[in-house]
Amino acid sequence: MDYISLLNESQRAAVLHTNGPAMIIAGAGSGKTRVLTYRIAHLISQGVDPFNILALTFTNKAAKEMRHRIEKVIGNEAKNIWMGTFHSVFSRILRAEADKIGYPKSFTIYDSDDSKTLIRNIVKEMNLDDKLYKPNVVLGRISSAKNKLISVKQYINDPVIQADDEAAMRPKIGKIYEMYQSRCFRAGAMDFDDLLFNTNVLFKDHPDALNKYQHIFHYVMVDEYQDTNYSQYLITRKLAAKNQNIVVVGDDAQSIYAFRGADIQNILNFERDYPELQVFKLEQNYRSTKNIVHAANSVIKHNQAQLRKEVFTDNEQGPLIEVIKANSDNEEGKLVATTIFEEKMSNHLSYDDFAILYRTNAQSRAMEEALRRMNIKYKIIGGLSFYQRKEIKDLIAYLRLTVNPNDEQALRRVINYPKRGIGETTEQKLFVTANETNHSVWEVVQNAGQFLGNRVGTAIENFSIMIKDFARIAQNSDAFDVAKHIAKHSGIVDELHQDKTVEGLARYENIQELLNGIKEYVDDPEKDDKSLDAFLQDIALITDADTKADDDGEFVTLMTIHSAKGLEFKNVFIVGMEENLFPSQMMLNSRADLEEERRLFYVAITRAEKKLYLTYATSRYQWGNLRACEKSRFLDEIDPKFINFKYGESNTGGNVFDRVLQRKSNLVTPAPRKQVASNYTAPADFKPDDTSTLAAGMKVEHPKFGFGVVTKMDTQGNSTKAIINFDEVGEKTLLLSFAKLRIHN
Ligand SMILES: Nc1ncnc2c1ncn2[C@@H]1O[C@H](COP(=O)(O)OP(=O)(O)OP(=O)(O)O)[C@@H](O)[C@H]1O
Ligand SMILES: [Mg+2]
Repeated sequence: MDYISLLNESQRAAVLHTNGPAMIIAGAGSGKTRVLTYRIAHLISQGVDPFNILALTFTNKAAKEMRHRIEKVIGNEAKNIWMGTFHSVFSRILRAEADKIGYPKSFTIYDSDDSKTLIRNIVKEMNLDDKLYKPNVVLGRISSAKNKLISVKQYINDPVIQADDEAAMRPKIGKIYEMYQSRCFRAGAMDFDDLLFNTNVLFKDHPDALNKYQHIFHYVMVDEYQDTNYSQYLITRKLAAKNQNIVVVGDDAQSIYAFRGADIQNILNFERDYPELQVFKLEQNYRSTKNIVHAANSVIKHNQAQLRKEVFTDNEQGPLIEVIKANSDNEEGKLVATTIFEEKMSNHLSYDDFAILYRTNAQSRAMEEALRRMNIKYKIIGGLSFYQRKEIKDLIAYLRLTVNPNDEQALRRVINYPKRGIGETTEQKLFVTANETNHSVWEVVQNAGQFLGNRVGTAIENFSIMIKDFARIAQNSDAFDVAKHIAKHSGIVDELHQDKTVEGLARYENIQELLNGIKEYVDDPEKDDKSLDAFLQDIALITDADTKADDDGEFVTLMTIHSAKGLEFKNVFIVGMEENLFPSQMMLNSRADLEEERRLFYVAITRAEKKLYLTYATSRYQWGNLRACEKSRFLDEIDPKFINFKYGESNTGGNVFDRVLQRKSNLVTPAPRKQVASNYTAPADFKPDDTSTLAAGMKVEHPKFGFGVVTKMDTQGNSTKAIINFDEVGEKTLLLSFAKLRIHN
């Protein structure tokens, strides 16, 4: 394969530069990753042994893709390149050298759950307040110290760090850090940050090891260099110190990980570290249409802090950027799903050609539900599907238990979450006792004092009283009111609210988003039954629907903008273009933060090859209150000549959504459910009767559906449903505790 002909002049110069340090700082889509890829292929075709090449990427996916491309040029030898993320490559090296730093070769890698459990135990042993010393918060502090290569000793002796911790009322973090490290060490385990930290330790304390790898890696390359942290910077600097054959590529306008310790300063350091440095500039974008490239340029211009560079493209003008306004987040979801469907059908595209990008994970809910309802397969990259997320499963388990206290899976999940001192052994005992005494677990739980003795028995009984209380409320409230009550009184909201880390906040937002979804369900005039029971059945159906993408089938990609870095898609939707959402409310306090947020928007725009859609909703629920949303300032920052405004549903009457649904029903599957309207208007003095004596055959009047006859009564547990055949709207199933009915017998 003649890869040289696949490069423009500047790209070629960068590929052919094989010796000495080089830096390629260039705009999005200008072929930085392509240059790295072909540069590796070129080195190998010039006789460099692939074992002597180290290439570091930001994600495993990126490494896989790069290897695959190189394989196309040079064949199987590509397998021998040292290529991967910093974490994967250096864990491999640490395994080989483990004994030098006192670790077993088969050391365990702790994931963040393992780390948090360990921290929780340490906090407990130290008798510290676990509300203050939240595992996430403590781990966040330790992690950021490690990424700056601050050891336990330095941490404890640094007056600034100590003052910070004192001010945050957490003076013992240094001590926890110390215990955490010694426990990990004793257990032969490293967490993610240790993989980089210990690599630095290895290279610092064992010059022979450093020397060995300096000899192995004749060539070092780093993609997405703008997002490396200090620890990563130092590792690459040490490795390249001997040969000085290091090439880094990046784009300062795409630096979006400052909150994880990435330091844009590394680019400036690089210039200082290598006076011989060759700098290559790539200015031509090959990815996107003119409209997209120019729109992206017009946005990033608003940032003060950036190396000036103008990106151009010879690609076609392309369609204008579509801005779509919706009335609510659910409508936004529907509009996105239907637009994808319509585009796919009319332009013979594949679902693989579409990506939906959002600022926060919680936004995936509305998108996922809309896609599921239209049977469009999708995959979430770098995260779980909304209903698979831990905190959502936790709250749903409470809701399920409220509706059905015999639900053992739900019971197991939440009996001790949030923590109420019911250990695993006790939990086990509950199940054994139930088996032995031939009772249901729920019966044992309600009488735990009698079965299990005092202290823990009381804790369990209190839990059962709480669930019964929830069930009582569920009898007389709609799904939203009871779910909100449960979120609060189960302790989940408090538990998550105290956790101020990025992950903690995401979890809190997810809970809020679940409640928003329930509120929308309750407010939906099409839903007759507003009970918690009905809501749970409704979501069980959507979450069951098999819209998970098969490995080979086509699918729409959903992800946060952060995980979209480096990727490209024909059609991109950036959703939730609203103030306080994007830019995020938390990024409005300083120019630096706002500029990082704007770089994030720049990354998002530049993922699109052909067509870009920006969508926003004019209202969203927040804790059950409908809140008006203002469209994002970022929309106004795009030069309007690249934009076409389009409006969603109700503003215009005949709208995209209806049109598309119409098309869809012509093309495939059954038409969407028709809403049969009733002409009936309830009299002003409508007053519901007591329905406790309602029976099949009775004639009734409903304030919305008008007159009808009860065809069947259905009682299950505490809930009674009436199936009524209405004269005008046909058969409806109503939950008696909510239905307002007048009896005409
Ligand atoms: N000279 C070229 N001729 C044709 N296509 C090219 C050329 N250079 C790059 N491309 C294509 O342009 C697209 C963008 O390239 P690439 O992903 O390497 O850009 P990048 O600078 O790494 O972008 P990002 O900043 O988003 O990571 C890819 O599809 C790539 O194959
Ligand atoms: Mg790239």
